Amino acid sequence: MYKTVDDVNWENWDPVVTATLMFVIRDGRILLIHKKRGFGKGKINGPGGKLESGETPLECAIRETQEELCITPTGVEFAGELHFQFTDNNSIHGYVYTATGYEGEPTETDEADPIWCSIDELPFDRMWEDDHIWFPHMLEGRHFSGRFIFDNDRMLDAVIELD
Ligand SMILES: COc1nc(N)nc2c1ncn2[C@H]1C[C@H](O)[C@@H](COP(=O)(O)OP(=O)(O)OP(=O)(O)O)O1
Repeated sequence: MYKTVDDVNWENWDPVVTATLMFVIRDGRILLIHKKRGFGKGKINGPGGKLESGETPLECAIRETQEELCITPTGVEFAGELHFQFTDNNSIHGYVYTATGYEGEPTETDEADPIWCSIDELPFDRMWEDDHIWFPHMLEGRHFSGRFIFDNDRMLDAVIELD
């Protein structure tokens, strides 16, 4: 049973899922989604999803943003990595990207509803619990690597490292 980050053998960690997140940040605002289906349904997050066969994390992050919001992010940069170990043995390796712009118009889809938020008033109470730990570093432009233990959607432990 995982309770703390130290309970995981990270050297041999073999995540079940590799996934991505993309955050467009411009003019003091960030483009988030209300997730309408799938893992984390009902929460506010960035667009993103699972890696498909043969795809790089960057390609996945761009594709998922196109699929979920009908926009193509521009000025994309790698922001950090997230390592989630769940008590039910699910595990997710997440790659996070930021973008400074986009082509197209953010549009509601079957998967997501776009929400622009001020970076000073983020809706952490409606987001995954880990987000309040690494969002400030992402917004400062610092590269981060986080390790987290979750029991369903309750965070049990977290460790964050910065470059
Ligand atoms: C546990 O904490 C998490 N925090 C944050 N911020 N984001 C998380 C967490 N756990 C998962 N995520 C993200 C990673 C992905 O972007 C999504 C999950 O992707 P999903 O399963 O919806 O992937 P799709 O390929 O879109 O799924 P479909 O099979 O429905 O197409 O959540």
